[in-house]
Amino acid sequence: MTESFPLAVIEVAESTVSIKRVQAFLLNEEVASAATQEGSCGKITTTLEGSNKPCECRCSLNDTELVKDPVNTKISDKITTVDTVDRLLEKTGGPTSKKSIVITNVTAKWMEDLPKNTLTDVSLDVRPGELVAVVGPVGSGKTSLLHAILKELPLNSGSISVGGSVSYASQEPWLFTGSVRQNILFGQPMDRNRYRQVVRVCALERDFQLLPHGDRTIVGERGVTLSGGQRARISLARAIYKEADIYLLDDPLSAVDTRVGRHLFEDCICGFLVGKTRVLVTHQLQYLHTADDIIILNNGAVEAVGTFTKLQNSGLDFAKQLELEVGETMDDNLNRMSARSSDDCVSQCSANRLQHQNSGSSEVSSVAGSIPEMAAEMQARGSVGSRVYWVYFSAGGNCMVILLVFGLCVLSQLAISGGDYWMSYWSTVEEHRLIMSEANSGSSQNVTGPIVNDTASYQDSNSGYSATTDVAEWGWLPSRETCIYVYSGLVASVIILSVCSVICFFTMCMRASINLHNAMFTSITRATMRFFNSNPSGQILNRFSKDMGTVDEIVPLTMIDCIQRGVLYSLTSVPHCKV
Ligand SMILES: Nc1ncnc2c1ncn2[C@@H]1O[C@H](COP(=O)(O)OP(=O)(O)OP(=O)(O)O)[C@@H](O)[C@H]1O
Repeated sequence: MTESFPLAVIEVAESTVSIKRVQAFLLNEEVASAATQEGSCGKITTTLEGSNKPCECRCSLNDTELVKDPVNTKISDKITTVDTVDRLLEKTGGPTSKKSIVITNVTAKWMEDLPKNTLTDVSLDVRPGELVAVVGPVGSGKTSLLHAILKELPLNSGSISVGGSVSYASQEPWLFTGSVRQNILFGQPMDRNRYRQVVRVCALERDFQLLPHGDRTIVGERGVTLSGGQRARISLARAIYKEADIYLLDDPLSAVDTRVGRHLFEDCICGFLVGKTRVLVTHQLQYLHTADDIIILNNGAVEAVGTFTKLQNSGLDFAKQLELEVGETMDDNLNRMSARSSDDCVSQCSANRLQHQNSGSSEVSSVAGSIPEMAAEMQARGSVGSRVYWVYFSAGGNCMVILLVFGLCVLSQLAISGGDYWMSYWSTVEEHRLIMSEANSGSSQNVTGPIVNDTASYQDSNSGYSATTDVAEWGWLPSRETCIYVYSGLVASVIILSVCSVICFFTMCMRASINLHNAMFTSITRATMRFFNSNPSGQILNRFSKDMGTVDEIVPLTMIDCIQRGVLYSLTSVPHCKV
């Protein structure tokens, strides 16, 4: 009870906290659900890139009713402002299945308390197989529009229906720790033919030759070992490797130079993905003339929709803005190209260096010996070395402190064992005292006879208990008061020594934990970037959370238990040794 009850209280408290956390997590707002609808719309499913799990996407009946004549009218046939509901109504007719994406009067913002909407009354439709370019100034809501299509951005009003599975390449390339190949496949089965095509259209062949282990090269956490352009192209390759009906590409051309950008646009977006619905957010306005439709966003609203020629000929201000932006983008590209070329040069130099060290690697590394492995977390097994103990205790204090703490621990255990020993001695003394007093008086019927050969015998007729005592040996017995005083003294010393030893011991352990943590933290803050490149942050966090938790909580308790039991067993084994 005394041992388990406090533990039970701790467990209950911790469980309550955990349950509350899980409850808070489960009560979080759900991502707006889309659905699967069968029927005239066909099967409508949205699948995010990299996820085999379809998230549901429902095309509302209203949307279906809105679209009445999908075949004869194209968005590009006229420049449209934001009254797209009317436009949709004008053009309506066909089933939603004819449209890949239908956005109707969408107003949305990232946070409820924001004064301005991120998207305001946006209405669009994208037909299957179209290449739609989304352009606009920085912060105009292009990425947010894609997030709204992905159901990541909650809608305040309006609806979005998506006809088909979706693959998404984000603006910020995202890579996980693993090989380049794993990053591209992202858990999907290897289709060598498709994989080769993807590698080619994403201009990764040359990179695979430069990388030390080709596509088996470990990219490090978030792709730290790769250049920005390589990260962007691998991210794009992952998005297009996935078979999908709709590809949402968020500015994939911005991180590459003009030559590679043109290759990606022509071979990948217009070549490999031809026939698929593509929504391309871009600042590279030189490619706009190829797009079937251009959507100009400004301040979260659709400013114009149309083909490049229509927009240019419209005579509206935005067309001038478009021309201006094209000019600016060209200049930007030139600047970026020079920056990129130095970046790629650095990356190429380091790759070349690595290649020299690992000559023989190829595009698709098939040589088993050259396949790199992810550095696994190391864990020592077997007995703990004396150096570990020394490092731990020396982190808690100097030799004097350690000796003092251990001395107090031993003394407190000695006092505990002494109390037990004295109690047993005292009960024996009381027994002999009884026999002696009865034998000396000779009045008791329990005394079997007089003292013979210095031996007094005693037998209780009721219980059958019998005992003899050596009068010579037990001639002197400590008085009862003495026994009480000695026992009280031992109990007091047990209390004082136990409290002191526990306080000193846990203070020492706490100082050891703090000093070890600080030493680790100092080392981390002074580590080179190479350390962070080769050690995933998860592993580093593990050292600070789980391992430090063990040092804080489990090591001191286990150690004090070990010391107390060790001293106890040593003391109990001493009499046996003497025998
Ligand atoms: N995840 C988010 N959470 C909160 N606000 C966001 C989030 N993403 C974007 N925003 C806000 O939404 C607005 C539109 O941003 P968005 O990224 O959509 O613009 P953009 O047109 O894609 O810009 P860029 O051309 O720089 O990529 C910005 O004011 C931005 O601060």
